[in-house]
Amino acid sequence: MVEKRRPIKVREAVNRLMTFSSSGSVENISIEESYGRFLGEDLVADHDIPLFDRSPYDGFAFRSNDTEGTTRNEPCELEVIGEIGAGSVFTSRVGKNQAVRIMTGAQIPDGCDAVVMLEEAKEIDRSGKNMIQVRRPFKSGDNISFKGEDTKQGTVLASKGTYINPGVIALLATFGYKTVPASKKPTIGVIATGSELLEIDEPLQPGKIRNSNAYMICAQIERAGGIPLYLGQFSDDFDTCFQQVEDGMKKVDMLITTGGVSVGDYDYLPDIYQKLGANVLFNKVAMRPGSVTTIAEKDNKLLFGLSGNPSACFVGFELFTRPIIRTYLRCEHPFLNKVSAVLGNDFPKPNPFDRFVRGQLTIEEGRLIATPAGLDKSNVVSSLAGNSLIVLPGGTKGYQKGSNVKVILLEDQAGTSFENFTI
Ligand SMILES: Nc1nc2c(c(=O)[nH]1)N[C@H]1C(S)=C(S)[C@@H](COP(=O)(O)OP(=O)(O)OC[C@H]3O[C@@H](n4cnc5c(N)ncnc54)[C@H](O)[C@@H]3O)O[C@H]1N2
Ligand code: MOO
Ligand SMILES: [Mg+2]
Repeated sequence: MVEKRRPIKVREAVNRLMTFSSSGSVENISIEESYGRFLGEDLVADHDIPLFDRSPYDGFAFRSNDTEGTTRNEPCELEVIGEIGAGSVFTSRVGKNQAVRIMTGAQIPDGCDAVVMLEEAKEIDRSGKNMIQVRRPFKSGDNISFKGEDTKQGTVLASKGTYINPGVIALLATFGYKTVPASKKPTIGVIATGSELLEIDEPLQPGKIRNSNAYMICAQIERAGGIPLYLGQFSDDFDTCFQQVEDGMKKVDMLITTGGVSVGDYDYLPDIYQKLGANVLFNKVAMRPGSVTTIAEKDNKLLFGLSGNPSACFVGFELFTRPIIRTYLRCEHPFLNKVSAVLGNDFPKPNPFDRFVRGQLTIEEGRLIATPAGLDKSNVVSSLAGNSLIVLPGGTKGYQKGSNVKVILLEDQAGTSFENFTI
Protein backbone atom coordinates (compact mmCIF):
# COMPACT_ATOMS: atom_id res chain seq x y z
CA MET A 1 0.00 0.00 0.00
CA VAL A 2 1.40 3.36 -1.05
CA GLU A 3 2.15 5.79 1.76
CA LYS A 4 -0.55 8.46 2.17
CA ARG A 5 0.97 11.87 2.70
CA ARG A 6 -0.78 14.71 4.48
CA PRO A 7 -0.31 18.06 2.66
CA ILE A 8 0.37 21.16 4.73
CA LYS A 9 -0.07 24.79 3.62
CA VAL A 10 2.93 26.59 2.13
CA ARG A 11 2.99 29.05 5.01
CA GLU A 12 3.07 26.26 7.58
CA ALA A 13 5.83 24.49 5.64
CA VAL A 14 7.92 27.66 5.46
CA ASN A 15 7.28 28.30 9.15
CA ARG A 16 8.54 24.83 10.11
CA LEU A 17 11.54 25.17 7.86
CA MET A 18 12.56 28.60 9.14
CA THR A 19 13.00 27.27 12.68
CA PHE A 20 16.12 25.58 11.25
CA SER A 21 17.46 28.69 9.54
CA SER A 22 20.70 30.19 10.77
CA SER A 23 23.01 32.97 9.70
CA GLY A 24 26.54 32.31 8.53
CA SER A 25 29.74 34.05 9.52
CA VAL A 26 31.26 37.26 8.18
CA GLU A 27 34.40 37.44 6.07
CA ASN A 28 36.46 40.39 4.89
CA ILE A 29 36.72 40.76 1.13
CA SER A 30 38.17 43.51 -1.01
CA ILE A 31 35.81 46.21 -2.20
CA GLU A 32 36.56 45.17 -5.79
CA GLU A 33 35.07 41.74 -5.06
CA SER A 34 32.06 43.01 -3.16
CA TYR A 35 29.59 43.70 -5.99
CA GLY A 36 26.72 41.22 -5.77
CA ARG A 37 27.63 40.11 -2.23
CA PHE A 38 25.68 40.88 0.98
CA LEU A 39 26.79 43.15 3.81
CA GLY A 40 27.85 41.17 6.87
CA GLU A 41 27.42 44.16 9.20
CA ASP A 42 25.45 47.40 9.27
CA LEU A 43 27.18 50.13 7.30
CA VAL A 44 27.28 53.09 9.72
CA ALA A 45 28.54 56.58 8.78
CA ASP A 46 31.56 57.16 11.02
CA HIS A 47 31.78 60.82 10.00
CA ASP A 48 29.59 63.52 8.51
CA ILE A 49 29.32 63.86 4.73
CA PRO A 50 30.33 66.45 3.66
CA LEU A 51 32.95 66.64 6.36
CA PHE A 52 33.15 70.45 5.95
CA ASP A 53 30.98 73.21 4.49
CA ARG A 54 31.82 73.32 0.80
CA SER A 55 30.95 75.16 -2.38
CA PRO A 56 28.50 73.47 -4.77
CA TYR A 57 29.57 75.89 -7.56
CA ASP A 58 32.53 77.51 -9.21
CA GLY A 59 32.23 81.10 -7.93
CA PHE A 60 33.26 83.46 -5.16
CA ALA A 61 32.81 82.95 -1.42
CA PHE A 62 32.14 86.02 0.73
CA ARG A 63 30.26 87.38 3.78
CA SER A 64 26.54 87.69 3.00
CA ASN A 65 26.26 90.82 5.21
CA ASP A 66 28.38 92.71 2.70
CA THR A 67 25.67 92.35 0.03
CA GLU A 68 22.88 93.85 2.16
CA GLY A 69 20.83 96.44 0.21
CA THR A 70 22.63 95.60 -3.04
CA THR A 71 20.64 96.04 -6.27
CA ARG A 72 21.27 95.57 -9.97
CA ASN A 73 21.91 99.31 -10.27
CA GLU A 74 23.85 99.61 -7.05
CA PRO A 75 26.05 96.52 -6.90
CA CYS A 76 28.46 95.96 -4.06
CA GLU A 77 32.13 95.51 -4.83
CA LEU A 78 34.26 92.89 -3.08
CA GLU A 79 38.00 92.49 -3.33
CA VAL A 80 39.17 89.04 -4.45
CA ILE A 81 42.00 88.18 -2.03
CA GLY A 82 42.80 84.67 -3.20
CA GLU A 83 41.61 81.53 -4.92
CA ILE A 84 41.15 77.87 -4.04
CA GLY A 85 40.31 74.76 -6.00
CA ALA A 86 38.73 71.58 -4.60
CA GLY A 87 41.14 69.91 -2.23
CA SER A 88 42.79 73.18 -1.13
CA VAL A 89 42.05 75.14 2.01
CA PHE A 90 42.18 78.96 2.25
CA THR A 91 44.16 79.57 5.41
CA SER A 92 43.46 83.20 6.31
CA ARG A 93 40.17 84.66 7.47
CA VAL A 94 38.08 86.55 4.91
CA GLY A 95 37.17 90.02 6.12
CA LYS A 96 34.66 92.75 5.31
CA ASN A 97 34.13 93.39 1.60
CA GLN A 98 36.48 90.60 0.64
CA ALA A 99 35.89 87.47 -1.45
CA VAL A 100 37.79 84.31 -2.42
CA ARG A 101 37.55 82.72 -5.84
CA ILE A 102 36.42 79.16 -5.07
CA MET A 103 35.85 76.05 -7.16
CA THR A 104 33.16 73.38 -6.79
CA GLY A 105 33.88 71.09 -3.86
CA ALA A 106 36.35 73.41 -2.11
CA GLN A 107 36.00 74.15 1.61
CA ILE A 108 34.27 77.45 2.41
CA PRO A 109 36.92 79.81 3.86
CA ASP A 110 36.57 81.02 7.45
CA GLY A 111 34.40 84.11 7.65
CA CYS A 112 32.42 83.39 4.46
CA ASP A 113 28.80 82.25 4.53
CA ALA A 114 27.63 82.53 0.89
CA VAL A 115 28.79 81.81 -2.66
CA VAL A 116 27.95 83.64 -5.88
CA MET A 117 28.28 81.67 -9.13
CA LEU A 118 30.94 82.81 -11.63
CA GLU A 119 28.19 83.63 -14.15
CA GLU A 120 26.50 86.00 -11.68
CA ALA A 121 29.59 87.97 -10.63
CA LYS A 122 31.23 90.63 -12.79
CA GLU A 123 35.00 90.81 -12.48
CA ILE A 124 36.52 94.30 -12.66
CA ASP A 125 39.88 95.95 -12.09
CA ARG A 126 40.05 98.89 -9.65
CA SER A 127 43.53 100.44 -9.69
CA GLY A 128 45.19 97.05 -10.05
CA LYS A 129 42.92 95.40 -7.47
CA ASN A 130 40.94 92.38 -8.58
CA MET A 131 37.29 93.07 -7.64
CA ILE A 132 33.88 91.50 -8.26
CA GLN A 133 30.52 93.18 -8.45
CA VAL A 134 27.57 91.36 -6.84
CA ARG A 135 24.18 92.63 -8.02
CA ARG A 136 21.77 91.17 -5.47
CA PRO A 137 21.65 90.56 -1.72
CA PHE A 138 22.63 87.09 -0.46
CA LYS A 139 21.44 85.38 2.70
CA SER A 140 23.70 83.48 5.04
CA GLY A 141 23.98 79.91 3.71
CA ASP A 142 23.17 80.73 0.08
CA ASN A 143 24.93 78.27 -2.25
CA ILE A 144 26.65 76.29 0.47
CA SER A 145 26.67 72.52 0.90
CA PHE A 146 26.67 72.17 4.66
CA LYS A 147 28.68 69.76 6.76
CA GLY A 148 26.56 66.65 7.38
CA GLU A 149 23.76 67.62 4.97
CA ASP A 150 24.31 64.44 2.95
CA THR A 151 24.75 62.09 5.92
CA LYS A 152 25.12 62.63 9.64
CA GLN A 153 27.69 60.68 11.59
CA GLY A 154 26.06 57.61 13.17
CA THR A 155 23.42 57.10 10.45
CA VAL A 156 22.87 53.46 9.38
CA LEU A 157 23.21 53.76 5.60
CA ALA A 158 22.60 50.10 4.78
CA SER A 159 21.75 47.33 7.19
CA LYS A 160 23.47 43.97 7.39
CA GLY A 161 22.26 41.59 4.72
CA THR A 162 21.83 44.37 2.16
CA TYR A 163 22.65 43.31 -1.38
CA ILE A 164 25.77 45.21 -2.45
CA ASN A 165 24.85 47.10 -5.60
CA PRO A 166 26.95 49.86 -7.22
CA GLY A 167 25.34 52.52 -5.00
CA VAL A 168 26.24 50.58 -1.85
CA ILE A 169 29.79 50.32 -3.22
CA ALA A 170 29.87 54.13 -3.46
CA LEU A 171 28.93 54.32 0.23
CA LEU A 172 31.55 51.74 1.16
CA ALA A 173 34.20 53.70 -0.72
CA THR A 174 33.06 56.99 0.84
CA PHE A 175 33.57 55.54 4.31
CA GLY A 176 36.93 54.02 3.52
CA TYR A 177 36.06 50.34 3.30
CA LYS A 178 39.05 49.03 1.37
CA THR A 179 37.93 45.69 2.77
CA VAL A 180 34.26 44.96 3.22
CA PRO A 181 32.68 42.77 5.93
CA ALA A 182 30.55 40.49 3.76
CA SER A 183 28.29 37.60 4.69
CA LYS A 184 30.03 34.34 3.93
CA LYS A 185 28.25 32.50 1.14
CA PRO A 186 26.79 29.11 2.02
CA THR A 187 27.99 26.17 -0.05
CA ILE A 188 25.07 24.15 -1.30
CA GLY A 189 25.49 20.67 -2.68
CA VAL A 190 23.42 19.57 -5.66
CA ILE A 191 22.73 15.93 -6.50
CA ALA A 192 20.54 14.90 -9.41
CA THR A 193 18.94 11.46 -9.25
CA GLY A 194 17.36 9.43 -12.03
CA SER A 195 18.38 6.51 -14.27
CA GLU A 196 16.88 8.42 -17.19
CA LEU A 197 19.36 11.28 -16.94
CA LEU A 198 21.89 12.00 -19.66
CA GLU A 199 24.78 14.38 -19.29
CA ILE A 200 23.90 17.50 -21.23
CA ASP A 201 26.51 16.85 -23.92
CA GLU A 202 25.39 13.25 -24.55
CA PRO A 203 23.28 12.47 -27.63
CA LEU A 204 19.62 11.80 -26.92
CA GLN A 205 18.59 8.14 -26.50
CA PRO A 206 15.17 6.44 -26.27
CA GLY A 207 13.62 6.87 -22.83
CA LYS A 208 16.30 9.24 -21.63
CA ILE A 209 16.32 12.99 -21.00
CA ARG A 210 19.00 15.54 -20.40
CA ASN A 211 19.64 16.59 -16.82
CA SER A 212 18.45 20.18 -16.87
CA ASN A 213 17.60 20.49 -13.19
CA ALA A 214 21.14 20.36 -11.88
CA TYR A 215 22.21 23.33 -14.01
CA MET A 216 19.01 25.23 -13.25
CA ILE A 217 19.43 24.77 -9.50
CA CYS A 218 23.09 25.76 -9.58
CA ALA A 219 22.04 29.00 -11.28
CA GLN A 220 19.22 29.52 -8.77
CA ILE A 221 21.71 29.04 -5.93
CA GLU A 222 23.97 31.68 -7.44
CA ARG A 223 21.07 34.08 -7.94
CA ALA A 224 20.09 33.60 -4.30
CA GLY A 225 23.68 34.32 -3.20
CA GLY A 226 25.10 30.87 -2.46
CA ILE A 227 27.92 28.77 -3.92
CA PRO A 228 26.68 25.68 -5.77
CA LEU A 229 28.71 22.52 -5.45
CA TYR A 230 27.50 20.12 -8.10
CA LEU A 231 28.13 16.61 -6.81
CA GLY A 232 26.92 14.78 -9.91
CA GLN A 233 24.00 12.84 -11.30
CA PHE A 234 23.31 9.31 -10.15
CA SER A 235 21.06 6.51 -11.30
CA ASP A 236 18.15 5.35 -9.15
CA ASP A 237 20.12 2.96 -7.02
CA PHE A 238 19.55 3.16 -3.28
CA ASP A 239 23.06 2.37 -2.13
CA THR A 240 24.74 4.74 -4.60
CA CYS A 241 22.36 7.59 -3.79
CA PHE A 242 22.59 7.01 -0.03
CA GLN A 243 26.38 7.09 -0.19
CA GLN A 244 26.36 10.26 -2.29
CA VAL A 245 23.99 12.03 0.07
CA GLU A 246 25.88 10.94 3.18
CA ASP A 247 29.27 11.94 1.71
CA GLY A 248 27.88 15.11 0.13
CA MET A 249 26.52 16.39 3.43
CA LYS A 250 30.02 16.48 4.91
CA LYS A 251 31.17 18.93 2.24
CA VAL A 252 28.34 21.49 2.30
CA ASP A 253 26.22 23.78 4.47
CA MET A 254 23.02 22.33 2.98
CA LEU A 255 22.19 19.79 0.32
CA ILE A 256 19.68 19.75 -2.52
CA THR A 257 18.62 16.62 -4.30
CA THR A 258 16.35 16.59 -7.30
CA GLY A 259 14.06 13.68 -8.12
CA GLY A 260 13.18 10.49 -6.33
CA VAL A 261 11.06 12.13 -3.69
CA SER A 262 7.58 10.91 -4.60
CA VAL A 263 6.03 7.50 -4.01
CA GLY A 264 7.39 5.63 -7.05
CA ASP A 265 9.32 2.37 -6.93
CA TYR A 266 12.62 4.13 -7.53
CA ASP A 267 11.93 7.20 -5.40
CA TYR A 268 14.56 6.49 -2.78
CA LEU A 269 14.85 9.81 -1.00
CA PRO A 270 12.29 8.95 1.73
CA ASP A 271 14.27 5.77 2.56
CA ILE A 272 17.53 7.69 2.44
CA TYR A 273 16.24 10.18 5.02
CA GLN A 274 15.15 7.28 7.18
CA LYS A 275 18.49 5.49 6.97
CA LEU A 276 20.31 8.75 7.70
CA GLY A 277 18.16 9.22 10.80
CA ALA A 278 17.10 12.65 9.47
CA ASN A 279 14.12 14.52 10.87
CA VAL A 280 11.61 14.98 8.01
CA LEU A 281 9.91 18.37 8.47
CA PHE A 282 7.28 17.72 5.81
CA ASN A 283 6.84 15.61 2.69
CA LYS A 284 3.75 17.08 1.06
CA VAL A 285 2.82 20.71 0.53
CA ALA A 286 -0.58 21.96 -0.64
CA MET A 287 0.86 23.66 -3.70
CA ARG A 288 1.29 23.11 -7.42
CA PRO A 289 3.85 22.52 -8.71
CA GLY A 290 6.12 21.07 -6.06
CA SER A 291 3.61 19.24 -3.86
CA VAL A 292 6.11 16.44 -3.23
CA THR A 293 8.80 18.81 -1.92
CA THR A 294 10.31 17.13 1.12
CA ILE A 295 12.58 18.82 3.60
CA ALA A 296 14.58 17.08 6.25
CA GLU A 297 17.16 18.08 8.82
CA LYS A 298 20.11 16.13 10.14
CA ASP A 299 22.58 17.55 12.67
CA ASN A 300 21.28 21.06 11.91
CA LYS A 301 21.95 20.71 8.19
CA LEU A 302 19.00 20.99 5.88
CA LEU A 303 18.33 18.51 3.08
CA PHE A 304 16.04 19.85 0.38
CA GLY A 305 14.37 17.01 -1.48
CA LEU A 306 13.13 18.88 -4.52
CA SER A 307 10.98 17.22 -7.12
CA GLY A 308 12.44 15.82 -10.32
CA ASN A 309 9.81 17.61 -12.36
CA PRO A 310 11.59 20.76 -13.58
CA SER A 311 8.90 23.31 -12.74
CA ALA A 312 8.25 21.73 -9.35
CA CYS A 313 11.98 21.73 -8.65
CA PHE A 314 12.25 25.39 -9.65
CA VAL A 315 9.34 26.56 -7.49
CA GLY A 316 10.38 24.41 -4.53
CA PHE A 317 13.78 26.08 -4.58
CA GLU A 318 12.43 29.63 -4.70
CA LEU A 319 9.86 29.13 -1.93
CA PHE A 320 11.95 27.06 0.46
CA THR A 321 15.69 27.10 -0.27
CA ARG A 322 16.01 30.76 -1.15
CA PRO A 323 14.86 32.18 2.23
CA ILE A 324 17.24 29.79 3.99
CA ILE A 325 20.13 31.04 1.83
CA ARG A 326 19.19 34.68 2.35
CA THR A 327 18.92 34.17 6.12
CA TYR A 328 22.38 32.61 6.03
CA LEU A 329 23.49 35.79 4.24
CA ARG A 330 22.06 37.81 7.16
CA CYS A 331 19.27 39.41 5.13
CA GLU A 332 16.54 40.93 7.26
CA HIS A 333 14.06 40.29 4.44
CA PRO A 334 14.87 36.80 3.16
CA PHE A 335 11.57 36.11 1.38
CA LEU A 336 10.76 36.94 -2.20
CA ASN A 337 8.75 40.13 -2.58
CA LYS A 338 5.34 40.34 -4.25
CA VAL A 339 3.50 42.97 -6.25
CA SER A 340 -0.10 43.26 -7.41
CA ALA A 341 -0.68 42.88 -11.14
CA VAL A 342 -3.39 42.16 -13.66
CA LEU A 343 -3.62 38.63 -15.07
CA GLY A 344 -2.73 38.83 -18.77
CA ASN A 345 -4.51 35.62 -19.89
CA ASP A 346 -7.29 33.35 -18.66
CA PHE A 347 -6.09 30.57 -16.37
CA PRO A 348 -8.99 28.10 -16.64
CA LYS A 349 -7.57 25.20 -14.57
CA PRO A 350 -9.38 24.43 -11.32
CA ASN A 351 -7.21 25.15 -8.32
CA PRO A 352 -7.50 22.72 -5.41
CA PHE A 353 -4.03 23.72 -4.14
CA ASP A 354 -2.31 27.13 -4.19
CA ARG A 355 -0.67 27.46 -7.57
CA PHE A 356 2.60 29.15 -8.51
CA VAL A 357 2.36 29.81 -12.21
CA ARG A 358 5.57 30.66 -13.98
CA GLY A 359 5.08 33.86 -15.88
CA GLN A 360 6.41 37.09 -17.24
CA LEU A 361 5.70 40.40 -15.57
CA THR A 362 5.62 43.34 -17.97
CA ILE A 363 4.65 46.99 -17.81
CA GLU A 364 2.01 47.96 -20.34
CA GLU A 365 0.71 51.53 -20.37
CA GLY A 366 1.86 51.95 -16.79
CA ARG A 367 0.12 48.78 -15.54
CA LEU A 368 1.79 45.60 -14.36
CA ILE A 369 0.61 42.65 -16.40
CA ALA A 370 1.40 39.07 -15.37
CA THR A 371 1.18 36.59 -18.21
CA PRO A 372 1.47 32.85 -17.58
CA ALA A 373 4.31 31.39 -19.63
CA GLY A 374 4.16 28.15 -21.57
CA LEU A 375 2.24 25.06 -20.57
CA ASP A 376 1.38 25.01 -16.88
CA LYS A 377 2.42 21.47 -15.96
CA SER A 378 5.03 20.62 -13.41
CA ASN A 379 7.01 18.48 -15.88
CA VAL A 380 7.49 21.23 -18.47
CA VAL A 381 10.62 23.30 -18.98
CA SER A 382 9.19 25.75 -21.50
CA SER A 383 7.53 27.83 -18.77
CA LEU A 384 10.69 28.43 -16.78
CA ALA A 385 12.30 31.39 -18.47
CA GLY A 386 10.04 34.07 -16.96
CA ASN A 387 10.82 36.64 -14.30
CA SER A 388 8.04 35.87 -11.84
CA LEU A 389 5.64 33.41 -10.23
CA ILE A 390 1.95 34.26 -10.37
CA VAL A 391 0.27 33.26 -7.11
CA LEU A 392 -3.18 31.78 -7.66
CA PRO A 393 -4.69 30.78 -4.31
CA GLY A 394 -6.38 27.37 -4.22
CA GLY A 395 -10.07 26.58 -3.95
CA THR A 396 -11.27 28.15 -7.21
CA LYS A 397 -12.35 26.98 -10.67
CA GLY A 398 -9.71 29.12 -12.33
CA TYR A 399 -8.95 32.78 -12.96
CA GLN A 400 -10.00 35.16 -15.72
CA LYS A 401 -7.86 37.54 -17.70
CA GLY A 402 -8.00 40.94 -15.97
CA SER A 403 -8.21 39.51 -12.43
CA ASN A 404 -6.01 41.08 -9.79
CA VAL A 405 -3.25 38.70 -8.79
CA LYS A 406 -0.17 38.72 -6.60
CA VAL A 407 3.10 38.11 -8.37
CA ILE A 408 6.36 36.96 -6.80
CA LEU A 409 9.40 38.80 -8.19
CA LEU A 410 12.22 36.38 -8.88
CA GLU A 411 14.87 38.99 -9.66
CA ASP A 412 14.15 41.36 -6.76
CA GLN A 413 16.98 41.85 -4.27
CA ALA A 414 15.22 43.76 -1.49
CA GLY A 415 12.99 40.84 -0.44
CA THR A 416 10.35 40.88 2.26
CA SER A 417 9.66 39.56 5.77
CA PHE A 418 7.77 36.39 6.72
CA GLU A 419 4.83 38.57 7.83
CA ASN A 420 4.45 39.96 4.31
CA PHE A 421 5.02 36.59 2.72
CA THR A 422 1.34 35.80 2.87
CA ILE A 423 0.75 32.66 0.87
N1 LIG B 1 1.33 7.90 -7.70
C1 LIG B 1 1.82 9.15 -7.65
N2 LIG B 1 2.68 9.57 -8.58
C2 LIG B 1 3.19 10.80 -8.54
C3 LIG B 1 2.80 11.68 -7.49
C4 LIG B 1 1.92 11.22 -6.51
O1 LIG B 1 1.57 11.94 -5.56
N3 LIG B 1 1.47 9.93 -6.61
N4 LIG B 1 3.29 12.94 -7.51
C5 LIG B 1 3.61 13.49 -8.80
C6 LIG B 1 4.21 14.76 -8.65
S1 LIG B 1 3.18 15.97 -8.12
C7 LIG B 1 5.50 14.98 -8.98
S2 LIG B 1 6.12 16.56 -8.95
C8 LIG B 1 6.43 13.92 -9.34
C9 LIG B 1 7.66 13.98 -8.48
O2 LIG B 1 8.55 13.03 -8.85
P1 LIG B 1 9.93 12.81 -8.12
O3 LIG B 1 10.31 13.99 -7.32
O4 LIG B 1 9.90 11.53 -7.44
O5 LIG B 1 10.95 12.83 -9.31
P2 LIG B 1 11.30 11.67 -10.34
O6 LIG B 1 10.29 10.60 -10.24
O7 LIG B 1 12.70 11.31 -10.15
O8 LIG B 1 11.15 12.47 -11.70
C10 LIG B 1 9.97 13.12 -12.05
C11 LIG B 1 10.09 13.66 -13.46
O9 LIG B 1 11.12 14.61 -13.54
C12 LIG B 1 12.10 14.23 -14.52
N5 LIG B 1 13.43 14.58 -14.00
C13 LIG B 1 14.03 14.03 -12.94
N6 LIG B 1 15.23 14.56 -12.75
C14 LIG B 1 15.42 15.47 -13.71
C15 LIG B 1 16.50 16.33 -14.04
N7 LIG B 1 17.62 16.36 -13.31
N8 LIG B 1 16.36 17.15 -15.10
C16 LIG B 1 15.21 17.14 -15.83
N9 LIG B 1 14.15 16.34 -15.55
C17 LIG B 1 14.26 15.50 -14.52
C18 LIG B 1 11.93 12.74 -14.62
O10 LIG B 1 12.41 12.23 -15.82
C19 LIG B 1 10.43 12.58 -14.46
O11 LIG B 1 9.78 12.84 -15.67
O12 LIG B 1 5.86 12.66 -9.17
C20 LIG B 1 4.50 12.57 -9.64
N10 LIG B 1 4.07 11.23 -9.51
O1 MOO C 1 5.03 18.17 -6.99
MO1 MOO C 1 4.09 18.02 -8.36
O2 MOO C 1 4.84 19.35 -9.06
O3 MOO C 1 2.81 19.07 -7.55
O4 MOO C 1 3.47 18.24 -9.95
MG1 LIG D 1 9.32 9.83 -8.83
